[in-house]
Amino acid sequence: MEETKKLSKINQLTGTIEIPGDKSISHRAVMFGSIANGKTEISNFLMGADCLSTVSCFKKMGVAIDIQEGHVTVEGNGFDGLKEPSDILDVGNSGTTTRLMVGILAGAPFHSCIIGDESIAKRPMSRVTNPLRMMGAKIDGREDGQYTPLSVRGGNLQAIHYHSPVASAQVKSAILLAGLNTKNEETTVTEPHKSRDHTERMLRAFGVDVKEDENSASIIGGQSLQATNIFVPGDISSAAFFLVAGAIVPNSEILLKNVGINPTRTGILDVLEQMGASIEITPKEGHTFEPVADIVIRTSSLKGTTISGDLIPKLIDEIPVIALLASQAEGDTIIRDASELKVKETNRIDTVVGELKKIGATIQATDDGMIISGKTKLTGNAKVSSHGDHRIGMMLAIASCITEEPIELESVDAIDVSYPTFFEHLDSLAK
Ligand SMILES: O=C(O)C1=C[C@@H](OP(=O)(O)O)[C@@H](O)[C@H](O)C1
Ligand SMILES: C=C(OP(=O)(O)O)C(=O)O
Repeated sequence: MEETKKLSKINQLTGTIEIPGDKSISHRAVMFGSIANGKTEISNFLMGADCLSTVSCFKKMGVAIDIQEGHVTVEGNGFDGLKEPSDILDVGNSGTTTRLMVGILAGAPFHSCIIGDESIAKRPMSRVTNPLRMMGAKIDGREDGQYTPLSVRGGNLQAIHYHSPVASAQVKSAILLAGLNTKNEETTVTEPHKSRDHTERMLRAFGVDVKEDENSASIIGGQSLQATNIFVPGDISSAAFFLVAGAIVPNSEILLKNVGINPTRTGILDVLEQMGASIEITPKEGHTFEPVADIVIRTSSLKGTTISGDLIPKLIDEIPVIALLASQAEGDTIIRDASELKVKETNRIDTVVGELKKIGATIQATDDGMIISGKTKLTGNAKVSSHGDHRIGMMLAIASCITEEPIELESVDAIDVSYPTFFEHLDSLAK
């Protein structure tokens, strides 16, 4: 059922929240645990709908996966332990599940069929199906494999040296995972800008040798994964909503605990600093392959900035909430080189601009981004919608904290995709 929620201004946000587990890392922990030998224990797993889709797909391939509120046990039997699914693999709303799983299935000697929701059906899959076909996988799908439903018959693969036209960790990961199923050959992926490197880091934790250069990553085929225990740090993409809330709601101070600060993900912190936000980052010891910090954010006076180039992949999912932040900064904020936004859960250039305009922001779409002029009083008194996109839903919920009049947010349930406890956390901070 699509829910609507009425949301009103909040005078102050104070307190501490523990940010739920990282979505990218949670997906990978289940997938890699499923193709490893032995028992992988995952703690602080994100119980969001997207990660649960990954769990359900791998269960359909015969992997024993047990979930107890945030603690997941995966009993892997190696790559060869995966079984031909007798049912369709339903990825729900999750692009990460679709693309990484196709990379794994490309090397699996059986047939499988992948479907997802209406949004997944619009997202480009040729960015992974093309290179995987070049490696020898038999993949078909709607419009010649451009879109779901996809059908995959995996098998013997050959290595490639692939120059990806887009900076995408999903593309890079799919090819590296397929590369594991070549015979002692080296597969390399090079991208125009470095994308998040969770796959490279986690494969190493599973005992695989992965080489990383500035904008490329390589793997030698034939290596197997050995089970390990994974602690999933808090998701900086989820933290971003409260970082922005703390900066724009008056008299606020929020402590965000255990946030992952992998340098390929920290663009939001760079932007907050560039804009003059009052932020303190305290790195924590004792975390293995993904760095973690506690972060304090306070109400800030902000100035506009320019966001482009290498910075874009480091904050791609945070752009909706950065647009809101920019509406509360003096001057113009220009976001460029971000046309990838058009192929996310929604066209996020259109949905961000359309919804923020409804509540009084001065914002205009460009071909590859947007321009926001501030500082603007947000009016509210409008019906807005997530359009089924979790990040748009949370951005609008944070906007409602500072609108003069209440707003009605439609399709609020989309938020469960990545942050099921979002409103609990917001309520706990509201004074
Ligand atoms: O690899 C991942 O876990 C992700 C990579 C990014 O997508 P692209 O690879 O399409 O840039 C990001 O937007 C998505 O939320 C998660
Ligand atoms: C784009 C996103 O995820 P995915 O590609 O996995 O659907 C996101 O979480 O913002």
